[in-house]
Amino acid sequence: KIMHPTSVEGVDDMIKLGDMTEAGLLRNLLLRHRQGIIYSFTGSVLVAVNPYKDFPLYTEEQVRLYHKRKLGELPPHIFSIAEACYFNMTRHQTNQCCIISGESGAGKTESTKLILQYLAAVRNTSQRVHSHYESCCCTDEQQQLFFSFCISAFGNAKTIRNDNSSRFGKYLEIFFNKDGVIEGARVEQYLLEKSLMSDPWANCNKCSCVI
Ligand SMILES: Nc1ncnc2c1ncn2[C@@H]1O[C@H](COP(=O)(O)OP(=O)(O)OP(=O)(O)O)[C@@H](O)[C@H]1O
Repeated sequence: KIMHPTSVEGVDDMIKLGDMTEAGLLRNLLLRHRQGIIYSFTGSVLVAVNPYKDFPLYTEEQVRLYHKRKLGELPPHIFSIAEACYFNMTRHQTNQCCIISGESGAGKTESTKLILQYLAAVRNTSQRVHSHYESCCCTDEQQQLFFSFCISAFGNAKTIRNDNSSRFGKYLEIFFNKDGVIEGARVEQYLLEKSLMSDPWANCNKCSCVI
């Protein structure tokens, strides 16, 4: 069968693929990954391929670029998802939910941090966190980073698949004030299952003990 032209060149939104099969989707992701493009859309769903190396994709300039731009207006990016959530929340004054899923090592924790980075940076980053944090001199972004470190320190461990693997799922709530500035956060753990703790992938590298 002759390959559909969209599968030869690759598309940024996989809804446009003429060959909408698993092989077609994987080929598209592979083509883009080879070009150093790690993000693709499937409609309003963002597919991220872990590059396992740093790309200069998450600068302040990128934050400014994606701010106030509709989903699909610019190339696929984790910031476009964060912007869509932020825009819908401020515009409609309703809670937004973002689900990040994937196998161990896929990049869920990193993606969560990038969304938090965007949400903190999209407002004036030099703005100090107010109310009960008034005595703190950290910016939203610094507090968010510190928060990520604390969570990792308690809930992560090295596994064969991922040096910094989360040992439980997290339901993270970010609270904003009426001006769209982050006021606080709450994290709830879930999926603290036996299967996660006794997963053979979770055996430590040096001996066979279960982490
Ligand atoms: N966007 C990215 N750019 C560069 N490297 C990345 C990116 N996303 C993930 N990585 C790399 O992949 C590693 C694993 O990612 P991460 O810890 O986010 O996976 P995870 O899906 O949360 O895994 P687990 O389910 O085991 O906790 C990171 O430590 C980082 O080195």
